[in-house]
Amino acid sequence: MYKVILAGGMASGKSTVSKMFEAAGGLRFDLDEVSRKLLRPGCECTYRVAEAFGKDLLDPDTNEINRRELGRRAFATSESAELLEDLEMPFIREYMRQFLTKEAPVADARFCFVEVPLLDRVEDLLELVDEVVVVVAPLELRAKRAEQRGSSRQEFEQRIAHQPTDKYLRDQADTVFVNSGGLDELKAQVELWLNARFNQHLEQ
Ligand SMILES: CC(C)(COP(=O)(O)OP(=O)(O)OC[C@H]1O[C@@H](n2cnc3c(N)ncnc32)[C@H](O)[C@@H]1O)[C@@H](O)C(=O)NCCC(=O)NCCS
Ligand SMILES: Nc1ncnc2c1ncn2[C@@H]1O[C@H](COP(=O)(O)OP(=O)(O)OP(=O)(O)O)[C@@H](O)[C@H]1O
Repeated sequence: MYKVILAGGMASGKSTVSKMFEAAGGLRFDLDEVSRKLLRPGCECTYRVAEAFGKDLLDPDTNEINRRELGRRAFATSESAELLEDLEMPFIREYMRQFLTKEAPVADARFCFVEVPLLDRVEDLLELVDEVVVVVAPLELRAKRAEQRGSSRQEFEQRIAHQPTDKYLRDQADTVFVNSGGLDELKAQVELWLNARFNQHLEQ
């Protein structure tokens, strides 16, 4: 199984590339999705996070955690952002390792990829993959795309302050997709990549 890490900062275009990879037969594993699973009602991590950031974050009827408010509290200072990561990252890393070493090798797919927002936190796991692909785009454009998707400028700034820079991502990358134009331009880069690796084309 050919294993890929797909990395990029907030609103760079990872999920957009992911959809194209999936359409071409790639098996996806998304670390943001793992963090959503970790914070489901009744999970150990949810309980620990509520202990640390306030039990009022839990809905008294459903035990659902208020993610938006948690995000506000967590990204308010560097210390609180680090605290949230300390609670979630060990689980996230373990799920990623498990996927790459146990699930991916026996999966029925052309290739597999892990969508990673914070590449520096899993740097030691890069040895488990064949290729690192990163998606980059100018910061202003990303801020605009994030805003169109419902994040405020402040939320964008607070999150990217804790994310690796594009320089770091480019230094780690085997392949860089530059998402500074339209979707067709991004698609053309993905097409070239698929073609070179698997002699594969995206369906029109
Ligand atoms: C704080 C939480 C609850 C906010 O949830 P919400 O649904 O509002 O946002 P979502 O998860 O969709 O993320 C929005 C954007 O923030 C980015 N982001 C998430 N966590 C972090 C972080 N610790 N540092 C920087 N950026 C982050 C995401 O990659 C994405 O670009 C959630 O992001 C979370 O649990 N984060 C901590 C887990 C983590 O570090 N995940 C990254 C996986 S490597
Ligand atoms: N080339 C493009 N042209 C126009 N819109 C785009 C382009 N690429 C991505 N977008 C839009 O920008 C937003 C962010 O893209 P996407 O969700 O793929 O980024 P992401 O890196 O997965 O973000 P996050 O990790 O923050 O969830 C989405 O609404 C997406 O539809």
